Amino acid sequence: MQFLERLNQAIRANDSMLCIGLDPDLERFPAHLPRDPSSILAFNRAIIEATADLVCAYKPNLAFYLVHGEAGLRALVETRRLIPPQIPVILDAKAGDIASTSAAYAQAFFDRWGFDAVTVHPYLGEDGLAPFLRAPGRGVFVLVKTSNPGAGELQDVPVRADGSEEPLYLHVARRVARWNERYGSCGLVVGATYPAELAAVRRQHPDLPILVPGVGAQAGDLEAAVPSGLAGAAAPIVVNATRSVIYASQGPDFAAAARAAALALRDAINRARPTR
Ligand SMILES: O=C(O)c1cc(=O)[nH]c(=O)n1[C@@H]1O[C@H](COP(=O)(O)O)[C@@H](O)[C@H]1O
Repeated sequence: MQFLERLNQAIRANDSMLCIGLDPDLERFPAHLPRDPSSILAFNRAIIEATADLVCAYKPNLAFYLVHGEAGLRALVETRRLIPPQIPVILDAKAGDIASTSAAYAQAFFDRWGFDAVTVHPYLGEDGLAPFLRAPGRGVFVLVKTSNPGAGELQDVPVRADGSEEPLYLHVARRVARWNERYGSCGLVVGATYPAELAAVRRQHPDLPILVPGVGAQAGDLEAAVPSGLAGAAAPIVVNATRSVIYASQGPDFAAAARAAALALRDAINRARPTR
């Protein structure tokens, strides 16, 4: 089954376009857990068990596991196994290299570790992403307009293509749509911190799923982002929140607090949806 189909099934099953990021940061862990990589799995398990009926996806970020070396990688792999099979897991790796190297990444992320989708950057072009794009049944979310304050430094630079001028991020989105015609596995990444740009991307590309990070800790405007991402859309948005959910409390009640934060966010996303 195609990734988008599985994502849509999870959205329908939990009535949710919320994705929870799993970015373990020992400094922010509940006070009763040892500040040690051996706590990561117990922490993630508690968060997953408390929220699995409220999300359409989880998104672990590779960096937060790599920082702990072998113990971190073990925790990542075991975390992936903990997640119920009907919920897609997006590995946030922001990968992208020459084809032979991307092939090794794709094999690791998809075949060895069993992730359902990955985030990538587009800078090397189609041949660099092809090993991800052609992996059967997997999803590939390409960075288009990122959520960070300096996103525009490169992404807003005007480019001339086909006789007209547009910012680079719209050009990238157009290119991803073309790749999607060939491979059928693409999604876009647009930060909730840029709702006008999200609306512009969505107007051009009603059929592509869009991963929307940046609500919560990065203060993206949920009420603006959700309608921007869904107006006229035939494909979903996946709204990611990480720190605002998983670190909602540092007390022994952390999992219940994460559930409460996830529930509030899921419902806020649903209220902001233009059509149900
Ligand atoms: O690819 C991503 O997920 C991503 C793209 C982007 O433009 N901005 C962004 O914040 N992210 C990731 O989404 C997560 C956001 O975390 P919070 O800011 O804690 O919700 C982090 O893992 C980021 O690396």
